[in-house]
Amino acid sequence: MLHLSDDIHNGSAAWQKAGVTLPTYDIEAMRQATKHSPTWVHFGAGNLFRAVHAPIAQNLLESGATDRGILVAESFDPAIVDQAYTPFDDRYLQVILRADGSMKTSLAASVAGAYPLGEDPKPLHDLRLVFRNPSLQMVTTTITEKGYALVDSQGQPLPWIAPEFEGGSDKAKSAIAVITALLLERFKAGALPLALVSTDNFSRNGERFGQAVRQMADEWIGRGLAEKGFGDYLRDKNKITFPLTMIDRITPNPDKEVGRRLKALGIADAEPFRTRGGTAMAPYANTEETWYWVVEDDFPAGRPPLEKAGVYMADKDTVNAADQMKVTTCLNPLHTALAVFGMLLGYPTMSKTIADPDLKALVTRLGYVEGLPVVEDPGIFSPKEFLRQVIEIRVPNPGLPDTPARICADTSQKIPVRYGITISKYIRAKDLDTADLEAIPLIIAAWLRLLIGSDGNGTDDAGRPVKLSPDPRLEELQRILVDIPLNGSAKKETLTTTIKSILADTSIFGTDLNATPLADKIETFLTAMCRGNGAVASTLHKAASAW
Ligand SMILES: NC(=O)c1ccc[n+]([C@@H]2O[C@H](COP(=O)([O-])OP(=O)(O)OC[C@H]3O[C@@H](n4cnc5c(N)ncnc54)[C@H](O)[C@@H]3O)[C@@H](O)[C@H]2O)c1
Ligand SMILES: O=P(O)(O)OC[C@@H](O)[C@@H](O)[C@H](O)[C@H](O)CO
Repeated sequence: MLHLSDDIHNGSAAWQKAGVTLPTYDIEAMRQATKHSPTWVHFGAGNLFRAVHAPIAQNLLESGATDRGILVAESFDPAIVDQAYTPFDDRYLQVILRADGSMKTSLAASVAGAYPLGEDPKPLHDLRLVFRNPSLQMVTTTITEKGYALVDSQGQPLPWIAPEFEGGSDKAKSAIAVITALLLERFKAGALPLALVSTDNFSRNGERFGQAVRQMADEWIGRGLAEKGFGDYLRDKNKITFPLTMIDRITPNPDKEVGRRLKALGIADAEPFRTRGGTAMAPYANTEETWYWVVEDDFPAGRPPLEKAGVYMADKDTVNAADQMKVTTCLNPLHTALAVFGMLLGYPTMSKTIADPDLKALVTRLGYVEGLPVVEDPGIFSPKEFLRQVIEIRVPNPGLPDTPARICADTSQKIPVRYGITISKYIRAKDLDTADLEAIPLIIAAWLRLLIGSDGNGTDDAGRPVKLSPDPRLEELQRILVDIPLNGSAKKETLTTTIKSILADTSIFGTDLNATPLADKIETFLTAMCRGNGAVASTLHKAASAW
């Protein structure tokens, strides 16, 4: 059986027989060069990093455009490194799943070192030295939307952030605090330049990343735990930048069936698992063929030649338009709509959700009718064609084992971006009427309907408990919704009072929906969806038939 830590330079025949493309660059030389003069550090060692960032570095190494790999750090779940990197010599298999059911598999070795930032202080110590090195050019992140939050909706520090505000860099544990502590190290090493590049899924991600880092630093400066010059350094655009980005590649959690197919090819390292910290990992990462990464070209310390690997380097406005197109109208809102209904209607995969004609009609309306009018054309690709590919090719890909449950994680955090921005654009636009929105209120009603239940279980359309994906607002929302009856006895007037506080929550919707025509529509749809088993499907069908 083949192992990822095999000597692949001298034993390639068996790998080739298994259909796995191997790196041809000298892995040891790459590691030495990266150790001596690192250019790229990534935070968040999860699956998207393995689907996009590490393959880009591998591509640049293969073409000779660089001789350096990536150093990857993990602060939230250091067990990812212990369980999914170290045992496999930091290598993994990148598996592209095509619609015809075939797989394209390559062994990726572009990770030059992995840093689990947990109890053991050594990895952080080593990373400090990396940040003191003038060669470092950029830090990328995939730490989820939640990873950037420092305060709650009242402006109070989150419980795990408060000790970091109080204690300064010595107490840094969260990704933002660790990155700020490492920037402090870089400041002390001569105020060296660096680009910090968020590649998480939300609009103006770089701006939010910058705000979070500066807020952390200001807390330290205010308490005398860092000098004032550090704050100036973080605000000096010749030194530190936070470019905007759009990143796109549908990357499901590692799938068991993919592991089984790899094993059948003779590959021993092919078992998916949950890490001790709960992340779904495997010695492989499965993803789709299509990918986009659009990056604002603002790198004060220089950068790897990313464009040579297919990355779009662009100005701020272009990136912002591309990102708004993807995350607020043409992909992620469709994903959430299908995933929420998928949970309610019992569809096991995303490709099965969009095979339902009513759900396809829902996302067609959501994308073309409600989304496209507020989209600004980024110029580098057509929003209409992007949308067509999402609806006709990418989500329906039967080879891609993506699940509604993955996409439903943290829905409360995603709604402001996925629907809130479109709602606010309708409210502001003179030539658009919020009252014309139909798909968005239907989806919000479906989300509330799904949450009715208790203890982390919602209720599906057959009246069965369904395990809900993790969400920081889940407990609080379920407490409000728990008494809504699902047997048809719910009265719209009572329900209106029950959900008023949720619809008023601007941290979820970006707007007080009670002040818009959407509240009445959400209440009407939700009342209809509570009329017994099958009421979700019939409400959806009735709406879809009218479009
Ligand atoms: N998977 C995709 O299809 C996809 C595509 C585009 C963008 N993204 C973005 O990438 C992010 C990660 O996706 P993934 O597929 O790697 O997920 P994953 O579950 O494989 O990994 C999640 C990563 O985020 C880290 N993380 C989770 N919560 C955190 C927190 N509170 N603070 C700091 N780090 C935290 C984890 O430790 C892990 O490194 C998504 O949230 C999204 O913003 C994902
Ligand atoms: O990654 P999240 O949790 O922000 O969102 C779930 C999916 O919608 C998302 O991962 C998409 O697959 C991705 O945005 C496609 O590029």
